[in-house]
Amino acid sequence: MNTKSTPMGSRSGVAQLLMVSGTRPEIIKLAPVYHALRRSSWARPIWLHTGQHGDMAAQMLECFHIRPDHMLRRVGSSLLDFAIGCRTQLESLLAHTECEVVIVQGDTESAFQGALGGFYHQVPVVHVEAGLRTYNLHRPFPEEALRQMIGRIASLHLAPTAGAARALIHEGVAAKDIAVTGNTVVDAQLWACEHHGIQRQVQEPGHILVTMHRRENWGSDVENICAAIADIAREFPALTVLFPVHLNPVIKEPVHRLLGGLVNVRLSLPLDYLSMQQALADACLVVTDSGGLQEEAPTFKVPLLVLRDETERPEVLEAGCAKLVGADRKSIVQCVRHLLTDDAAFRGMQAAANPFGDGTAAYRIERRLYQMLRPEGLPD
Ligand SMILES: CC(=O)N[C@@H]1[C@@H](OP(=O)(O)OP(=O)(O)OC[C@H]2O[C@@H](n3ccc(=O)[nH]c3=O)[C@H](O)[C@@H]2O)O[C@H](CO)[C@@H](O)[C@@H]1O
Repeated sequence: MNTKSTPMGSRSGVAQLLMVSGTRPEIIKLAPVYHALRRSSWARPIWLHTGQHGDMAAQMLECFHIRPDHMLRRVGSSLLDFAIGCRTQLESLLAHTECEVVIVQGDTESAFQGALGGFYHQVPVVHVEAGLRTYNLHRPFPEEALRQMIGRIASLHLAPTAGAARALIHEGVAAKDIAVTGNTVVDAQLWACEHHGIQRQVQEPGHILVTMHRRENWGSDVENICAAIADIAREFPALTVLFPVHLNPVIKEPVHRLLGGLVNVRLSLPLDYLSMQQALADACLVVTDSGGLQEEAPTFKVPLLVLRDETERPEVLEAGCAKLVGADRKSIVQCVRHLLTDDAAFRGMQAAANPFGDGTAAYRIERRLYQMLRPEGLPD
């Protein structure tokens, strides 16, 4: 236990919780937890942004009304330089910051560095979205390894689904250190729907929404996927393909080269969060390698084709609202054609309910943290 942060006598007062974010999805998924903690009387969340993502992160912080207490400076452009710079800056910050836990989310380098920092300072690590697994260390790379390593050093594992909790139990994590909370991504969506009026605004059929950024698809797979999207755009000229393109040049260059000239393909910059939710609500189909979009599409009952060979989110497959199509040009085209021309198949893939949560995950997390940090309750 961190003695500088938890002096005897202060444990019944307001708890300081350090929340570490670095990328777009981490901000989206931690924002509901941050606000739930801020609303509580017992906790003070301290938000630290590692700088892993720049502009895309700034957009999300603004959207969710988060002003970071600490902003680290991103060093270098490689993951290695970033990791070293992040760890070094975290080290001095943790030496001077009082906190009772370090909260990290998911499977990014930022989450791993935050967890390591907490671990070395003997501050308990809380892992949000714990227990997602493919058990293939190379897919997704490096995220599968990062989340498994975070899982080894975390003290509290907040699993989004019962399946994720089972994976943790199977790995030897004690049941008392796991809570099934649902995924906070659904909380964020419901907030967007309620406070920003996100709902379907177009008549049938809507556009095909495409995103792609995962490292496993870099190289020839990106080219194959683009070729498939081009085939689909030519075969269905009345349909629009909306493709917000990731800023990484490894993606941006081939996407613009292979799809830039097609009239019914709209290539855009990454969308801000609310525009992305609107784009999801208005879609007829989502084709993506994103983890977050697999969790979000079912909220709007939009069928999903996953550009991966495996998913750490088997719940979308079990619920019948997604299919794995990998990066093979032919099978992507065949699957899209099937869904666009067979009404029964399309309707069969519209989710009955989102298998990842009901919008109460952040509340459950706040309650579980209270139980962990203030087991005797607060003084009257
Ligand atoms: C291996 C893996 O699956 N890892 C995941 C990974 O993230 P990801 O694959 O989900 O990453 P992205 O696709 O970048 O983000 C998605 C979010 O961004 C929104 N979005 C997207 C495009 C855009 O133009 N505008 C937007 O607003 C979108 O609606 C959604 O909410 O890291 C997370 C953090 O640790 C993990 O939780 C998660 O397991």
